Amino acid sequence: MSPVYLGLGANLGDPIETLHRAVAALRAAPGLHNVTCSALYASKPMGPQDQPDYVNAVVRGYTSLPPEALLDVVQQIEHAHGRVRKERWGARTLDIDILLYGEQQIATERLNIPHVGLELREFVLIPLAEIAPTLDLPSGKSVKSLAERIPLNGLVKIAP
Ligand SMILES: CC1(C)Nc2nc(N)[nH]c(=O)c2N=C1O
Repeated sequence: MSPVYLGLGANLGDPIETLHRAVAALRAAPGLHNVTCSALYASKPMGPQDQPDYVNAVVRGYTSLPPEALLDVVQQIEHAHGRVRKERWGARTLDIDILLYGEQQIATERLNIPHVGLELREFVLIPLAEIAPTLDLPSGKSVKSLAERIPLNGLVKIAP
């Protein structure tokens, strides 16, 4: 079983309810075990500012699914929550990104793991450090040190 970390984000509809339902769906997903979720965080949009603030969280699970099969599970959950990706960096009902898959470094048509934005996004690093404070990234950097240095940009914890 590999530990996998997923980044959840939503800023349309009822983002808090959406994230709760997405975590419940991940917990029920075949092939994903011992799912743990960070607190929920409110964050300012990265990218175009003419969109609502986001609600973000990070989930850890354990899986024997190959990365592409895990992606299929994640994309099914996104679509079940009306995942409509209009413009590239626009508002969305639900985004689930695979941030980490064990120590693996994967670059295919469908998958880039570790997620490219991982080390630059407070709305990923802070919830990730909350649930995995001793984790080192495949790059060798420690999540804790990255989280201590990243500007918070107004990020606030909104729910345990
Ligand atoms: C549009 C872009 C880059 N901005 C975001 N900004 C925030 N704060 N949270 C996100 O989850 C998020 N997701 C995105 O995809």
